[in-house]
Formats: sequence, structure tokens, C-alpha cells
Amino acid sequence: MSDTFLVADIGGTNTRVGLADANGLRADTTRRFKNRDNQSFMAVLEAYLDELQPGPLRGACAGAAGPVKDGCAELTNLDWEINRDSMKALTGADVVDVINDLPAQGLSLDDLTDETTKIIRPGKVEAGPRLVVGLGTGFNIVPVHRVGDVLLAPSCEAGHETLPYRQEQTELCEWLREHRDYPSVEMALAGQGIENIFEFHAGQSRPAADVVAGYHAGNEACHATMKDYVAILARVVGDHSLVQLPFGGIYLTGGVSRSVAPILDELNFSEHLTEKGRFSDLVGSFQINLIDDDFAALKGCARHLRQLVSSRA
Ligand SMILES: Nc1ncnc2c1ncn2[C@@H]1O[C@H](COP(=O)(O)OP(=O)(O)OP(=O)(O)O)[C@@H](O)[C@H]1O
Repeated sequence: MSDTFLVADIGGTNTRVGLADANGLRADTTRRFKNRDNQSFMAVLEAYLDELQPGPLRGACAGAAGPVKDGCAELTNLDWEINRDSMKALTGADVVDVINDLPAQGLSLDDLTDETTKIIRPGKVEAGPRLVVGLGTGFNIVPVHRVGDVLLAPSCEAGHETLPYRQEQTELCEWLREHRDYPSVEMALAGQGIENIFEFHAGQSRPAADVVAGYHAGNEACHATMKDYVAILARVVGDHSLVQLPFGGIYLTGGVSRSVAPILDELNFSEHLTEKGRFSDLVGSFQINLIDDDFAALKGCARHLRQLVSSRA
């Protein structure tokens, strides 16, 4: 029987697809697609299968950036649906599943290399839960638990909880309430969050990458944006740390995390993170890492399939 898995990570902006086997994700098979250039995930998958011609597949798993129920996901930030039955029909795979994309990132943690996991803020690392914070087109946070040899990462929609803010951000919150969906964590901390905060400060729009570049170039509105962004990020990560107690460490991931990680220190991330009264030392003791692997979720989907196959054996 084939041991090949097809794995996919469908975000609001990008879709990544690859093949994995007993040795893990095959680097020569990974591809990245811009969603705006494609009609649907099925169209992406057809193009991928046409190019790669993988032969019979043992399993197929998609991590999708939206709530998943009964094998179906509706993406939150794009008008796409991902459906387990359609994937099964197209791939002919034996075991097929759809999971949320952030648990997919979380399930990759034991398959990442030292080169792709960088320490941003050293801390004490012990056995215990780990916490993955996804900063991409959307925002989400999931805990990762180990039970024996099995990793568990439950689905969450933490990006849509209400923004915790201090007095300094009251006007920003009111602006989000008036001009966006509502003042949710995602509206401030995803890539679109950087753009929202910039628009609040500057009265005009600018892509997230350009706001970060403007910060490095000394632009005042970009500086104010990243200052708010880092303060809110630290507060949200601190709050979730108290809920999950990530003694195994905190991991930032996603397209925004790689450009934000280098400026956390200079924008007082640690001071905001540890503003927790009697629990400041505890929150400050968790190590914070950066996942610098754009295909991490594919590795997590492969692990999910391995776990599914062995639970059915
Ligand atoms: N250099 C950068 N600095 C800041 N933000 C950036 C940079 N480059 C891209 N982004 C933002 O990163 C986001 C895309 O990240 P990513 O590739 O992780 O998205 P995705 O996988 O499609 O998203 P998700 O899974 O969150 O729906 C976009 O919002 C984009 O504006």
C-alpha cells in the first residue's frame, strides 16, 4: 500500500501543498499558490496533482483558516469552502480529513528543526503544554498537549475574542468598532490588524509589509502603529499564557511573525507581557520562539494523518 500523504495549508492569502511519506515532508514537492490567482481550493489541488502526478495516496489532509465542522471549513477571510468529501473524490486517498490551520501548525512542533525554530525570548522549558500563536492573514492561538506519543491541538477561534486594551488604545478600539467588524483581537493583530492600526493613526491605508518597512525607516505613524501592535500582542499572549500555562514554550508563527519578531524587544514587548501583578514572574518565565518554516502546517497535517492511521490500525 502507498505511504504517500497529500497535505495542504489553506490560509486567507496563500495555499501551500506538498507530499509527505514515512521520512516526512518531501521538500521537492512543496508548492505555494496565491489564492487570488485561483478560483477555489479544488482548482489549486487539481493543478497540483496535474503537475506532481503522485500516484495512489494513502491519506490527504487540509489545514484550513476557518472553523471546521463535520469535515467542512468555510475560510474566514476568503470566500472558499473546503470539503472533505470533495477532497476524497479528487485525490482518491484512503484517509481524508480537514482540520483548522493553526492546530496543523501546532501538530508540527516535534517535526521542526533547530534552524527553523528560533528563540526570541529565552525562558525555562519544561514538560508541559505548548502554545502556538498564528499571525498571518488571520489570527489564532492554540495549545498543544502531549498524551503518550500523541499530540493534541484543539480547534480554537481565539482571533475573534474581544480585544483586551488599556486606556492608550481606547480610541483605537472605538475606531475598530466604527470602521471594522468589531474590536476583535484579529482586527488588531493579524496582517490586516497592522493595516487597521496604521489607518487609524495615518488616515490612509498601507500594506502591512510597508508599515513594518516604514517603522524601520523612522516614519512616525508606522512607529505609533507598531508600538500599539506590540503592546496588544504582548497582552493577548500574556492572557492566553495564564489560561494554558505553556511550560513547554510559546511559538509565534505565520507571515507577520517573521517581520515582527525582530522588533519586539525595542518596543517593550516583555514589559507589556509581564504586566500581570502577582503572576508577572510566571508569565515572564515561558520561553518564546519563532517558527521560521513556511511549510510547518504541512508537517502538522502529515502528523495528523499518521496519528489517524495508527488509531485505526
Ligand atoms: N513583511 C511583512 N511584514 C508584515 N506583514 C506581512 C509581511 N509580509 C506579509 N505580511 C502579511 O502576512 C499575511 C500573510 O501571512 P501568511 O502567509 O501567514 O498568511 P496565510 O497563511 O494566507 O494566512 P492565515 O493562515 O492567517 O489565513 C498578510 O496579511 C500580509 O499582509
